[in-house]
Amino acid sequence: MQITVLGAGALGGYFGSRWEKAGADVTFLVREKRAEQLRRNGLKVFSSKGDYTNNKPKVVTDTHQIDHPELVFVSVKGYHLQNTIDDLKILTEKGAYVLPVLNGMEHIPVLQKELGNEAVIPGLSFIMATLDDSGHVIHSSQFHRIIFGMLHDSQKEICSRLENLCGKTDLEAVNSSDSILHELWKKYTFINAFSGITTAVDLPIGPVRENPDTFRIAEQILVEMQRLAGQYGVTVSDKEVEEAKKTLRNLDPEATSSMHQDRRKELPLEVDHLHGGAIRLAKDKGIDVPYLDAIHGMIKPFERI
Ligand SMILES: NC(=O)C1=CN([C@@H]2O[C@H](COP(=O)(O)OP(=O)(O)OC[C@H]3O[C@@H](n4cnc5c(N)ncnc54)[C@H](OP(=O)(O)O)[C@@H]3O)[C@@H](O)[C@H]2O)C=CC1
Ligand SMILES: CC(C)(CO)C(=O)C(=O)O
Repeated sequence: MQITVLGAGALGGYFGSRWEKAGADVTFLVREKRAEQLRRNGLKVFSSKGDYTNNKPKVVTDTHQIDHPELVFVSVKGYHLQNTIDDLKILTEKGAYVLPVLNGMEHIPVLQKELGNEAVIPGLSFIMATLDDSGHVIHSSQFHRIIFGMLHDSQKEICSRLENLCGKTDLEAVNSSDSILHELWKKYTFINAFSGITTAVDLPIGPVRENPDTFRIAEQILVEMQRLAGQYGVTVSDKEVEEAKKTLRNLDPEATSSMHQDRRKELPLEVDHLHGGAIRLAKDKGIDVPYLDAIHGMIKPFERI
């Protein structure tokens, strides 16, 4: 399968490498600085699931150099999405499907409007990964799960080919054709609580849950997000909210969100894309989300966009 990875950061580098190792033809579509780094250092993955090195990853900076794209894996941050639209238009005109794995929800309708509904296959991932100073991927979680699912019949074939490709890796991959919107909302619910609280207090999850008054804020965000999903026709059940709480309670005490890791590194944050997006969606439905409002206000100064 010809896969273009747009956004060779933590997720793009990780999943792109796994698919490449399994035999896919993977091209990293990157900007100049990252291209130089990848040409100089190659791309390595350090992971408890197995290290991987490609000394000469296939790197391009010009979309026109990509001839037969079948699938574009979009793994940029929310604040960079708009800059990718022109490239994505060129690639979809050449026949590619687009699989975004950004956290959040707002990018899905944006991509559907720009590229057409049939081009966009929603996806998400559960993994903890980051880039080191040399641009190599550090995978720090025991999980590396990717979920995707078709919204149109025409996407069925590419989704099952991707499922087969993932089957040749040890990724945990779910082709969730009948419930992908539910999966997206469930993750959005979890991430707004987890990234919100860890980023706001600048602490990993351990000290957050040692303080019930602090942990309660995360719990309340879960409930607000559950209500919001309901307004958009997706049921995140009470049991699923309890499972999200349980996950927060069971994570390694040092575990933290990618947003909090970015705050620690003084990198830009997806505050507007994640929490800001949920607040806009709530406003459109006329519902109050006071805990989201408060956490959004607290993390906004660290956004740096
Ligand atoms: N990291 C994690 O553990 C997880 C992240 N996520 C989500 O996945 C998404 C991606 O996160 P992550 O992989 O951490 O992000 P990273 O910041 O590590 O990677 C994003 C990459 O996108 C590149 N990029 C931005 N704009 C363009 C462009 N126009 N053309 C080509 N490349 C571009 C950046 O390159 P450049 O160097 O040029 O800026 C950067 O390398 C986010 O929405 C995040 O919330 C979800 C689950 C876990
Ligand atoms: C919660 C987690 C680590 C799961 O993948 C995540 O998506 C993030 O921190 O951005």
